[in-house]
Amino acid sequence: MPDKRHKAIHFGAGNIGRGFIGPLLVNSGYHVIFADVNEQVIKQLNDQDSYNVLILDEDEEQINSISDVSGVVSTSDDIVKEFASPELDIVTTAVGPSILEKIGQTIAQGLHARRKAKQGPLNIIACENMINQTSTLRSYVFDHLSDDDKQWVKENVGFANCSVDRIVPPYDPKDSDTPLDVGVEGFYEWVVDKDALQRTPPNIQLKGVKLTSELDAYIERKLFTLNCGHAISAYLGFLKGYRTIDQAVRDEEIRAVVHAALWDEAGAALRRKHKFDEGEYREYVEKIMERFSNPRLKDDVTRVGREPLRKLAKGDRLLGPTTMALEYGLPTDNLSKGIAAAFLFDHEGDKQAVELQKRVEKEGIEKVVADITGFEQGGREHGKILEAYEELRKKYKQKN
Ligand SMILES: NC(=O)C1=CN([C@@H]2O[C@H](COP(=O)(O)OP(=O)(O)OC[C@H]3O[C@@H](n4cnc5c(N)ncnc54)[C@H](O)[C@@H]3O)[C@@H](O)[C@H]2O)C=CC1
Ligand SMILES: O=P(O)(O)OC[C@H]1O[C@](O)(CO)[C@@H](O)[C@@H]1O
Repeated sequence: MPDKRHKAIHFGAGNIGRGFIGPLLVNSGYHVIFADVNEQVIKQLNDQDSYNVLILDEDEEQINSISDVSGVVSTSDDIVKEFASPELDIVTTAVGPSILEKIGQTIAQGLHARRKAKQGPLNIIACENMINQTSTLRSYVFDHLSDDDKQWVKENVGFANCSVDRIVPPYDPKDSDTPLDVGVEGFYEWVVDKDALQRTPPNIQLKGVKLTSELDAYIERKLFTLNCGHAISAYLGFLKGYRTIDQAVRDEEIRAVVHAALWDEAGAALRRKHKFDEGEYREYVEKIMERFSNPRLKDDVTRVGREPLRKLAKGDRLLGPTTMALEYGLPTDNLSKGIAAAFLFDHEGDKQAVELQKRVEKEGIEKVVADITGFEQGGREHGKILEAYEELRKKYKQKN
C-alpha cells in the first residue's frame, strides 16, 4: 500500500466501473472517486461506507466488500477541482464508446485546471470495449485544449490503450442488500500499453493489471475470441429462443458452431498472426466456453447482442476475424453463420436491430449484406453468408 493517500477518478459508476475497474484500483491502494451523470448512484456512493462485489462463479461463492470510494456528479465543477488535486495520479473510464466524446470536454477542463495548479503527471486509461479507445478519447480531449494546454498534456499525461475483459451483466437488485452491489464472474484480464504510460509514482503499482508492449495482440485475441464467440452465441441463441448465453451454449448445435469459429477459424488466424502458443490458446478458448456456460451470470442474449450494426462493423468481432481468416486462406463457415444470425437479430428493444431490419426489408438482404460486410454480391463470402441466412431464416423464422 502507498505511504500517502493516492486518488483515482473513474468515469462511469456502472457495472464494469463498480464491478471491475473500481475494485482493482481500490485494491491497489487508491481512493476511487466515481464520476457519473447518475446523481442517485453518486449519492449512494457518498452515503454508504461500502458496497459488495459478488463473485458469481459456479463453484465459488465470494463477496468482496469495497470501501474507500466516493462519488462526484460528472457534470458538476467538483470533478474539475478533483483534477487539480496533488493526490490524483490516474483517471479511468467505463462509460460506453459513444460517451467518450462527451467526457472529453470535462477531462480537458480538468487537465487545464491541473496545469494551472502546477500538479504532476497523470495517466488516463479508457476501459471501453473498442480498439484504441484511449487514443480516441485523447483526440476528443485535444479538441478542447488550448495550444499551451496541449503542450503541457503532451509532456505530462499518458494516454494508454488497453484491453479489458470481465463479464459483468446488470445485477438483479433483489439478489443483494444495496443497489450499488454488483455481480461479476471471477475471471478478469486488464492489459495496458505500458509504453504509453507517464512516469507513475514510484511507490504505487496497479495490482491485477498486465503491462505489455504488445497490446495489439491482446486486443485482437480478446475481441476476435471472447467477443466474437459471445456475439455468435447471442445471435444464434436469440434465434433459437434462448434467454441467456449459458442456455445458448449448452445447446450442442450452437456450442459446436461457436467452438469451431473460435478454434478453427478466428483462432487459427490469430495463432498464425501473433504466434500464440497452441496449448495456451486452447486453454484460453476452453476457459471462454466455460465462462459462457456459467448459469449464475444470467447474461441476456439481447444484452450481449446489443447494437448489431456496431458489432457488424469492419474490423469488429465478426468481420475482423473473418477477414483475418480469409487472409490466411482459412475456413470461415462458422463465422459466416454468426454473421448471418446477426442479420436476423430482430430484437424490437434495440434501435440498431430495428434499423437493420428496416434496411433489409427496404433494400433486400443481398444488398445490405454487401454494403455492411464489403463482400461483393455474387462473391464466395457473400454467398456463404446468404446461404446461412436463408437456412437460419427458414428454420427459425418460418412465419416470415
Ligand atoms: N459489463 C461488462 O461486462 C463489460 C463492459 N465493458 C465496457 O465498459 C463500458 C461500460 O459498460 P457497463 O459498465 O456494462 O455499462 P453501464 O451502463 O453499466 O455503465 C456505464 C455508466 O456510465 C455512466 N455514464 C453515462 N454517461 C456518462 C457521462 N457523460 N459521464 C459520466 N458517466 C456517464 C452511466 O450512468 C453508467 O453508470 C462499455 O464500453 C463496455 O463495452 C468492457 C468489458 C466488460
Ligand atoms: O459491450 P458490448 O461491446 O456491447 O458487447 C457485449 C460484450 O461486452 C462484454 O460484456 C464485456 O466484454 C462481453 O462479455 C460481450 O462480448
